[in-house]
Amino acid sequence: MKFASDLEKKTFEKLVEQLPSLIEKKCQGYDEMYGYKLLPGEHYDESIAHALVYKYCKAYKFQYDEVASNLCSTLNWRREFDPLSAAFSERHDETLNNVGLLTKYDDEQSNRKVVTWNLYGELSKQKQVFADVNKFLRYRVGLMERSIGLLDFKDETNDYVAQVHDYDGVSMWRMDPDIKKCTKQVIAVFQKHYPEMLSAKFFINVPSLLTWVYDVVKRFVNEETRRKFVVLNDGTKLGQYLPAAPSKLYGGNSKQTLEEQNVLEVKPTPYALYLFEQKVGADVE
Ligand code: HEM
Repeated sequence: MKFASDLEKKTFEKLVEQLPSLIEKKCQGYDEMYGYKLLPGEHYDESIAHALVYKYCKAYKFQYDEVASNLCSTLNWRREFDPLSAAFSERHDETLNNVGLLTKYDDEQSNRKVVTWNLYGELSKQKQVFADVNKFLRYRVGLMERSIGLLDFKDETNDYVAQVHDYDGVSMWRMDPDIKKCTKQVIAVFQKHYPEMLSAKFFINVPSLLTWVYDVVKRFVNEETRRKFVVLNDGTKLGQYLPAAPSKLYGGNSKQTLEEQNVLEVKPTPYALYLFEQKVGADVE
């Protein structure tokens, strides 16, 4: 954990100290973030809890009130939305499951080891999956949570995810209203509840004719996130940024296809499993 000033360190320490009372008073005692426990007790790992609090401090520039209110807002959102259920319990539309892949490249450069692949180009003829915003959001959040499950918050070279949007096959003359709604919603949730989680985002196979879409969508995105975007018309250039990617289609060094690289199983953390058991117990009673 690096602090640029004493003030930053003080904000962080104050937050750690105030966390139990903040969580009790403002979050109905809900202390789970990305499957980890933020307050001491069973399943608590101090270095992970501190790394997560630090991410919030960094995202909100170490302004105590901002950090505290946004952290509580995320915990309340998690208590209600239940992203762990979206990741590990719920079944999503097969069409969506087929276009969301996860890869883990242990030897890749820092913070590009875990990559989420969104093959959205394949969905341009399957627009029905965007009709229900909530369903789409639960699928996309589930994929995000599983990608976070492959990170290691004790390792500064693997505590951010990279994301790829493959738009191969996309053609459109105007923004479909359902796609626009889903896109806006996902962007808003990611910006608010997953700060300091993205290292880079690659938009590949974007036809030159569609750069206007980029201009439309980027308006929903904050400056900080926008700086992480790389747009590539030619998908095979991705290998220059992500050498461990498949050589076929993406220009990387691997002989495996993306489907072969796909990580099929991500394990929930012990605390997530404990919370599931509690919920099942409560449902049975
Ligand atoms: C069928 C066409 C398209 C679909 C279904 C689609 C879908 C989406 C979705 C669901 C998101 C939310 C973020 C996420 O899931 O990670 C998103 C974000 C975005 N899309 Fe697209 N998109 C399409 C076309 C395009 C095109 C042609 C561009 C041009 C480069 C583009 C640029 C972006 C940008 C800049 C974001 C913001 C990313 C972020 O904040 O993480 N999209 N898109």
